[in-house]
Amino acid sequence: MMTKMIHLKILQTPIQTAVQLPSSKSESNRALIIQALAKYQQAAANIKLSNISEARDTQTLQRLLGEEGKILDVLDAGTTMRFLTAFIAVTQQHKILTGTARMQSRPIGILAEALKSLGASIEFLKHAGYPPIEIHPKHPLQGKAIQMRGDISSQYISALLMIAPLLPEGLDIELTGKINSRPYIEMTLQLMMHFGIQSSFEGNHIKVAHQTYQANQYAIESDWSGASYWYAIVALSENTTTKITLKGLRADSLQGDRVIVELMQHFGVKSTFVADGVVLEKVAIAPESTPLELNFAQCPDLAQTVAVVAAAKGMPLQMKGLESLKIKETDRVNALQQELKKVGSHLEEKESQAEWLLHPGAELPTVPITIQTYEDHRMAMAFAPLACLLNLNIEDPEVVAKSYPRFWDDLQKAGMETKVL
Ligand SMILES: O=C(O)C1=C[C@@H](OP(=O)(O)O)[C@@H](O)[C@H](O)C1
Ligand SMILES: C=C(OP(=O)(O)O)C(=O)O
Repeated sequence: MMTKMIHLKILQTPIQTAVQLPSSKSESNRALIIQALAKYQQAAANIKLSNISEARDTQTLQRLLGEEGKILDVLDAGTTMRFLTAFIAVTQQHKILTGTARMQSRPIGILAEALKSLGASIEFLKHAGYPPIEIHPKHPLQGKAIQMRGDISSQYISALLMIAPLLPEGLDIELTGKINSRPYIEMTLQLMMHFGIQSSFEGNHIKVAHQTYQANQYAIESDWSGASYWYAIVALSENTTTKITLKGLRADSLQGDRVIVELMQHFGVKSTFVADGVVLEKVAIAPESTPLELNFAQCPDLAQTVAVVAAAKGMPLQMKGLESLKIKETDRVNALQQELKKVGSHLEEKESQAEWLLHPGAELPTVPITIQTYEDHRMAMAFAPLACLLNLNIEDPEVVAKSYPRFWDDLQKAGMETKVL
């Protein structure tokens, strides 16, 4: 049964705790696909992975990679849907890929068309360009050069890159338009390199020749996107002796969301890397003389965290690069607009639809507020740190399972009361 609501209240200040973060679902899902592709190329290929994420998106992918039935239900997992589509096409299986109602309105046409241009047979079962899709094993994939938009979702590009070494002539992708979420493409290429695959990414061209994945081991790093909520707690805590150690994070991370280190300096969070992670401390900051300008095109999953922190600290923000938020677990721009109103802030979309201005309210509400989460884990986790300043309820708290199932337990261990209502 779904829990309807959780009440959050800080019990203990200053917060001084160490958190074992979940491991990255982005790294895990790439590593699992690469492991399965390596096995397909040579049955004896031995890729050893450790610290695979407990995120539902990763658990779902792991389960579906071993699924013998024809219907693969990815639930609400974007990477799982996109990576499996390319995997099923290249390994010549006959499968139907489907997902939640929201997944059925998240576009996949660009990836499907690219795969079709390589010879795949993919049918849209309900609406053109959207899941559910049926993949038929008609011909082995062929072909070499494709063009693809780089500004809708990098997941299409990562999906194709991982199967590229299996194509008889490899793959040249020319990305058109802006390249968003580029660090995720780089993460894909770096992980492929870890398993022996050479590639080049120059300008808007990515080239991968026909090659064979090589055996190696890989320990998945902790999740930097999940780390962002702890940064927000430090930013919003009123006590300067707040100190949180986040375990399992590396300074030389493959994850682009490590930029939270720099972003949160604006909000008074100092990061110090130690042997097994990073220590966050609260520091005094001088007020900004002009509104901060931040672009989230390369780190879209951090936008909600930062918007909530800026709203709560009364810091106006000029936000760019939010376009892709509209096609994620929910329309995150709309969800933010609705929920930020409850703390007196207004998120204004400029007419260009390419810039958003966050106007914080004069003061935070003194009455309890209840945040809706729109079936989006990041809505729940981005608003939770407000409990440092407000009397707060979060609806449908189970949403966090998508990427960070132990989020509420970790908050409780850190000294936050988490009462299920
Ligand atoms: O490749 C990945 O692991 C991801 C890429 C990003 O999506 P887009 O490329 O669609 O922005 C990000 O938002 C998502 O959470 C994970
Ligand atoms: C957008 C996300 O995931 P996905 O696109 O893989 O569903 C996310 O985790 O914020």
